[in-house]
Amino acid sequence: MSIPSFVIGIAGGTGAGKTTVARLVTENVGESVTRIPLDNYYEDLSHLDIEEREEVNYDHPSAFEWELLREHLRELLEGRAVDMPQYDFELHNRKDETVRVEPTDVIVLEGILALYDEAVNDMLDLRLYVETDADVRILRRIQRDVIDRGRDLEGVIDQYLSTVKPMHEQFIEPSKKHADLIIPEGANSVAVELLEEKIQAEANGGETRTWERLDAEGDAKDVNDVKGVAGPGGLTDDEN
Ligand SMILES: Nc1ncnc2c1ncn2[C@@H]1O[C@H](COP(=O)(O)OP(=O)(O)O)[C@@H](O)[C@H]1O
Ligand SMILES: O=c1ccn([C@@H]2O[C@H](COP(=O)(O)O)[C@@H](O)[C@H]2O)c(=O)[nH]1
Repeated sequence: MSIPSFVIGIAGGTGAGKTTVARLVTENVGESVTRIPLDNYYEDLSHLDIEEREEVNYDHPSAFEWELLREHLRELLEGRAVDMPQYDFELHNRKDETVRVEPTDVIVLEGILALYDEAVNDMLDLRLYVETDADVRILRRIQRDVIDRGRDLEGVIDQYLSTVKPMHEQFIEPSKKHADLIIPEGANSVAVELLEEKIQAEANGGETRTWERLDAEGDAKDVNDVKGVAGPGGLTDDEN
Protein backbone atom coordinates (compact mmCIF):
# COMPACT_ATOMS: atom_id res chain seq x y z
CA MET A 1 0.00 0.00 0.00
CA SER A 2 1.34 3.48 -0.87
CA ILE A 3 0.34 7.11 -0.50
CA PRO A 4 -0.55 8.34 -4.01
CA SER A 5 1.80 11.06 -5.14
CA PHE A 6 0.36 11.99 -8.53
CA VAL A 7 -3.31 12.35 -9.43
CA ILE A 8 -4.35 12.97 -13.04
CA GLY A 9 -7.78 14.04 -14.28
CA ILE A 10 -8.79 13.35 -17.89
CA ALA A 11 -11.92 15.15 -19.10
CA GLY A 12 -13.51 15.72 -22.52
CA GLY A 13 -16.72 15.13 -24.43
CA THR A 14 -18.30 11.75 -24.99
CA GLY A 15 -16.29 9.76 -27.55
CA ALA A 16 -13.34 12.16 -27.35
CA GLY A 17 -10.95 9.35 -26.47
CA LYS A 18 -10.62 9.77 -22.68
CA THR A 19 -10.78 6.07 -21.86
CA THR A 20 -8.36 5.25 -24.66
CA VAL A 21 -5.87 7.87 -23.47
CA ALA A 22 -6.21 6.68 -19.85
CA ARG A 23 -5.61 3.09 -20.96
CA LEU A 24 -2.66 3.86 -23.25
CA VAL A 25 -0.81 6.08 -20.80
CA THR A 26 -1.10 3.54 -17.98
CA GLU A 27 -0.92 0.13 -19.67
CA ASN A 28 2.83 -0.29 -19.24
CA VAL A 29 3.00 1.02 -15.70
CA GLY A 30 1.83 -2.16 -14.00
CA GLU A 31 0.21 -2.09 -10.61
CA SER A 32 1.34 1.38 -9.53
CA VAL A 33 -1.64 3.02 -11.23
CA THR A 34 -5.32 3.05 -10.31
CA ARG A 35 -7.89 4.14 -12.88
CA ILE A 36 -11.12 5.67 -11.61
CA PRO A 37 -13.89 6.04 -14.20
CA LEU A 38 -16.14 8.94 -13.18
CA ASP A 39 -19.05 6.91 -14.65
CA ASN A 40 -18.84 4.69 -11.56
CA TYR A 41 -19.98 7.67 -9.52
CA TYR A 42 -23.32 8.19 -11.27
CA GLU A 43 -26.00 8.49 -8.56
CA ASP A 44 -27.64 5.26 -7.47
CA LEU A 45 -31.03 5.33 -9.25
CA SER A 46 -32.43 2.08 -7.84
CA HIS A 47 -35.53 3.94 -6.64
CA LEU A 48 -36.53 4.63 -10.28
CA ASP A 49 -37.81 2.05 -12.76
CA ILE A 50 -35.98 1.48 -16.05
CA GLU A 51 -38.33 3.72 -18.07
CA GLU A 52 -37.70 6.58 -15.65
CA ARG A 53 -33.96 5.92 -15.67
CA GLU A 54 -33.93 6.14 -19.47
CA GLU A 55 -35.20 9.70 -19.18
CA VAL A 56 -32.45 10.94 -16.83
CA ASN A 57 -30.00 13.58 -18.06
CA TYR A 58 -26.68 11.74 -17.60
CA ASP A 59 -24.62 14.66 -18.86
CA HIS A 60 -25.69 17.15 -16.19
CA PRO A 61 -23.41 17.48 -13.14
CA SER A 62 -26.34 16.61 -10.87
CA ALA A 63 -26.29 13.04 -12.25
CA PHE A 64 -23.09 12.33 -10.28
CA GLU A 65 -22.57 11.64 -6.57
CA TRP A 66 -19.77 14.16 -6.11
CA GLU A 67 -19.58 13.80 -2.34
CA LEU A 68 -18.81 10.09 -2.62
CA LEU A 69 -16.16 10.74 -5.28
CA ARG A 70 -14.50 13.43 -3.17
CA GLU A 71 -14.54 11.17 -0.13
CA HIS A 72 -13.00 8.27 -2.09
CA LEU A 73 -10.27 10.47 -3.55
CA ARG A 74 -9.49 11.86 -0.11
CA GLU A 75 -9.33 8.35 1.35
CA LEU A 76 -6.99 7.14 -1.40
CA LEU A 77 -4.79 10.22 -1.03
CA GLU A 78 -4.46 9.45 2.65
CA GLY A 79 -3.42 5.88 1.85
CA ARG A 80 -6.66 4.03 2.58
CA ALA A 81 -8.47 1.61 0.28
CA VAL A 82 -12.05 2.31 -0.92
CA ASP A 83 -14.91 0.22 -2.29
CA MET A 84 -15.57 1.79 -5.70
CA PRO A 85 -19.09 1.46 -7.12
CA GLN A 86 -19.53 -0.16 -10.56
CA TYR A 87 -21.90 1.03 -13.27
CA ASP A 88 -24.18 -0.78 -15.72
CA PHE A 89 -24.82 1.32 -18.86
CA GLU A 90 -27.51 -1.01 -20.19
CA LEU A 91 -29.58 -0.78 -16.99
CA HIS A 92 -28.61 2.87 -16.34
CA ASN A 93 -27.79 2.03 -12.78
CA ARG A 94 -25.14 1.11 -10.26
CA LYS A 95 -24.35 -2.55 -9.98
CA ASP A 96 -24.78 -4.32 -6.66
CA GLU A 97 -21.10 -5.16 -6.43
CA THR A 98 -18.24 -2.79 -5.66
CA VAL A 99 -14.53 -3.17 -6.38
CA ARG A 100 -11.89 -2.77 -3.67
CA VAL A 101 -9.40 -0.13 -4.81
CA GLU A 102 -6.05 0.14 -3.05
CA PRO A 103 -4.09 3.42 -3.08
CA THR A 104 -1.29 3.37 -5.67
CA ASP A 105 1.45 5.86 -6.59
CA VAL A 106 -0.56 7.24 -9.52
CA ILE A 107 -4.32 7.73 -9.74
CA VAL A 108 -6.13 8.54 -13.00
CA LEU A 109 -9.67 9.95 -12.80
CA GLU A 110 -11.38 9.89 -16.18
CA GLY A 111 -14.81 11.11 -17.29
CA ILE A 112 -16.83 13.80 -19.08
CA LEU A 113 -16.84 16.07 -16.01
CA ALA A 114 -13.52 15.09 -14.43
CA LEU A 115 -12.50 18.78 -14.39
CA TYR A 116 -15.88 20.14 -13.25
CA ASP A 117 -15.89 19.98 -9.46
CA GLU A 118 -13.71 22.49 -7.62
CA ALA A 119 -12.85 20.20 -4.71
CA VAL A 120 -11.91 17.40 -7.11
CA ASN A 121 -9.85 19.79 -9.24
CA ASP A 122 -7.94 20.82 -6.13
CA MET A 123 -6.92 17.19 -5.60
CA LEU A 124 -5.55 16.82 -9.15
CA ASP A 125 -1.87 17.38 -9.87
CA LEU A 126 -2.32 17.27 -13.65
CA ARG A 127 -5.53 18.16 -15.47
CA LEU A 128 -5.97 17.01 -19.05
CA TYR A 129 -8.75 17.77 -21.53
CA VAL A 130 -9.12 15.54 -24.58
CA GLU A 131 -10.50 17.57 -27.47
CA THR A 132 -12.04 15.90 -30.52
CA ASP A 133 -14.47 17.37 -33.07
CA ALA A 134 -18.15 16.83 -32.31
CA ASP A 135 -18.86 15.01 -35.59
CA VAL A 136 -16.14 12.46 -34.87
CA ARG A 137 -17.38 12.04 -31.31
CA ILE A 138 -21.02 11.39 -32.25
CA LEU A 139 -19.97 8.84 -34.88
CA ARG A 140 -17.87 7.03 -32.27
CA ARG A 141 -20.71 7.23 -29.77
CA ILE A 142 -23.29 5.76 -32.16
CA GLN A 143 -20.99 2.85 -32.85
CA ARG A 144 -20.21 2.25 -29.16
CA ASP A 145 -23.73 2.72 -27.78
CA VAL A 146 -25.31 0.42 -30.35
CA ILE A 147 -22.66 -2.30 -30.11
CA ASP A 148 -21.61 -2.17 -26.44
CA ARG A 149 -24.36 -0.40 -24.54
CA GLY A 150 -27.49 -2.05 -26.02
CA ARG A 151 -29.02 1.11 -27.57
CA ASP A 152 -30.85 1.70 -30.86
CA LEU A 153 -29.85 4.36 -33.36
CA GLU A 154 -32.94 6.51 -32.84
CA GLY A 155 -32.43 6.53 -29.06
CA VAL A 156 -28.78 7.53 -29.40
CA ILE A 157 -29.67 10.42 -31.72
CA ASP A 158 -32.55 11.63 -29.49
CA GLN A 159 -30.36 11.55 -26.38
CA TYR A 160 -27.52 13.33 -28.19
CA LEU A 161 -29.73 16.21 -29.32
CA SER A 162 -31.76 16.56 -26.12
CA THR A 163 -29.07 16.28 -23.43
CA VAL A 164 -25.59 15.19 -24.56
CA LYS A 165 -24.91 18.10 -26.93
CA PRO A 166 -26.45 20.92 -24.82
CA MET A 167 -24.75 19.69 -21.63
CA HIS A 168 -21.45 19.42 -23.49
CA GLU A 169 -21.76 23.06 -24.47
CA GLN A 170 -22.94 24.21 -21.04
CA PHE A 171 -20.68 22.21 -18.70
CA ILE A 172 -18.07 19.98 -20.35
CA GLU A 173 -16.49 22.30 -22.91
CA PRO A 174 -16.25 25.18 -20.37
CA SER A 175 -14.41 22.87 -17.93
CA LYS A 176 -11.53 22.95 -20.44
CA LYS A 177 -10.41 26.22 -18.83
CA HIS A 178 -9.24 24.19 -15.83
CA ALA A 179 -6.95 22.01 -17.96
CA ASP A 180 -3.16 22.20 -17.79
CA LEU A 181 -2.87 20.45 -21.14
CA ILE A 182 -5.26 19.90 -24.04
CA ILE A 183 -4.82 16.70 -26.04
CA PRO A 184 -6.12 16.88 -29.59
CA GLU A 185 -7.79 13.86 -31.22
CA GLY A 186 -7.78 11.43 -28.33
CA ALA A 187 -5.07 8.84 -28.77
CA ASN A 188 -2.55 11.35 -30.10
CA SER A 189 0.69 9.35 -30.10
CA VAL A 190 3.07 12.20 -29.24
CA ALA A 191 0.96 13.27 -26.26
CA VAL A 192 0.47 9.67 -25.15
CA GLU A 193 4.22 8.98 -25.22
CA LEU A 194 5.05 12.10 -23.21
CA LEU A 195 2.40 11.34 -20.63
CA GLU A 196 3.40 7.71 -20.43
CA GLU A 197 6.99 8.74 -19.66
CA LYS A 198 5.82 11.14 -16.97
CA ILE A 199 3.52 8.59 -15.36
CA GLN A 200 6.20 5.92 -15.42
CA ALA A 201 8.58 8.31 -13.69
CA GLU A 202 5.98 9.09 -11.02
CA ALA A 203 5.13 5.42 -10.56
CA ASN A 204 8.81 4.64 -10.07
CA GLY A 205 9.21 7.13 -7.29
CA GLY A 206 9.78 10.18 -9.54
CA GLU A 207 11.97 13.12 -8.82
CA THR A 208 10.23 15.38 -6.30
CA ARG A 209 9.70 18.93 -7.46
CA THR A 210 7.55 21.55 -5.83
CA TRP A 211 5.01 23.28 -8.02
CA GLU A 212 2.64 26.08 -7.25
CA ARG A 213 -0.58 26.41 -9.21
CA LEU A 214 -1.33 30.00 -10.20
CA ASP A 215 -4.71 31.60 -9.61
CA ALA A 216 -6.44 33.85 -12.18
CA GLU A 217 -4.32 36.84 -11.11
CA GLY A 218 -1.11 34.92 -11.59
CA ASP A 219 -0.49 34.58 -7.86
CA ALA A 220 0.56 31.25 -6.39
CA LYS A 221 -2.32 29.32 -4.81
CA ASP A 222 -1.81 27.50 -1.56
CA VAL A 223 -1.39 23.89 -2.69
CA ASN A 224 0.43 20.93 -1.26
CA ASP A 225 3.79 19.90 -2.61
CA VAL A 226 3.23 17.68 -5.60
CA LYS A 227 5.30 16.03 -8.25
CA GLY A 228 4.43 18.01 -11.35
CA VAL A 229 4.56 18.56 -15.08
CA ALA A 230 4.69 22.01 -16.62
CA GLY A 231 1.48 23.00 -18.38
CA PRO A 232 0.75 26.15 -20.39
CA GLY A 233 0.87 28.93 -17.85
CA GLY A 234 -0.82 26.98 -15.07
CA LEU A 235 2.12 25.84 -12.98
CA THR A 236 5.31 27.38 -11.74
CA ASP A 237 8.41 25.56 -10.67
CA ASP A 238 9.68 27.27 -7.54
CA GLU A 239 12.99 25.40 -7.82
CA ASN A 240 13.91 27.64 -10.74
N1 LIG B 1 -7.15 9.00 -31.92
C1 LIG B 1 -8.08 8.09 -32.20
N2 LIG B 1 -8.23 7.66 -33.46
C2 LIG B 1 -9.17 6.76 -33.78
N3 LIG B 1 -10.05 6.23 -32.90
C3 LIG B 1 -9.94 6.62 -31.63
C4 LIG B 1 -8.98 7.56 -31.18
N4 LIG B 1 -9.14 7.77 -29.86
C5 LIG B 1 -10.17 6.99 -29.49
N5 LIG B 1 -10.65 6.29 -30.55
C6 LIG B 1 -11.78 5.35 -30.57
O1 LIG B 1 -12.96 6.10 -30.31
C7 LIG B 1 -13.87 5.35 -29.52
C8 LIG B 1 -14.24 6.17 -28.31
O2 LIG B 1 -13.07 6.31 -27.52
P1 LIG B 1 -13.13 6.33 -25.93
O3 LIG B 1 -11.73 6.37 -25.46
O4 LIG B 1 -14.01 5.23 -25.42
O5 LIG B 1 -13.85 7.74 -25.70
P2 LIG B 1 -14.45 8.39 -24.36
O6 LIG B 1 -13.92 7.61 -23.19
O7 LIG B 1 -13.95 9.79 -24.39
O8 LIG B 1 -15.93 8.30 -24.49
C9 LIG B 1 -13.19 4.02 -29.21
O9 LIG B 1 -13.68 3.07 -30.13
C10 LIG B 1 -11.72 4.30 -29.47
O10 LIG B 1 -11.03 3.15 -29.92
O1 LIG C 1 -26.83 5.42 -17.75
C1 LIG C 1 -26.13 6.13 -18.50
C2 LIG C 1 -25.00 6.81 -18.04
C3 LIG C 1 -24.24 7.55 -18.91
N1 LIG C 1 -24.61 7.66 -20.21
C4 LIG C 1 -23.79 8.46 -21.14
O2 LIG C 1 -22.44 8.12 -21.01
C5 LIG C 1 -21.66 9.23 -21.41
C6 LIG C 1 -20.37 9.27 -20.61
O3 LIG C 1 -19.53 8.20 -20.98
P1 LIG C 1 -18.34 8.41 -22.08
O4 LIG C 1 -17.61 7.11 -22.00
O5 LIG C 1 -17.54 9.56 -21.65
O6 LIG C 1 -18.99 8.64 -23.39
C7 LIG C 1 -22.48 10.48 -21.14
O7 LIG C 1 -22.41 11.33 -22.26
C8 LIG C 1 -23.90 9.94 -20.90
O8 LIG C 1 -24.80 10.48 -21.81
C9 LIG C 1 -25.75 7.02 -20.66
O9 LIG C 1 -26.11 7.12 -21.86
N2 LIG C 1 -26.48 6.26 -19.79
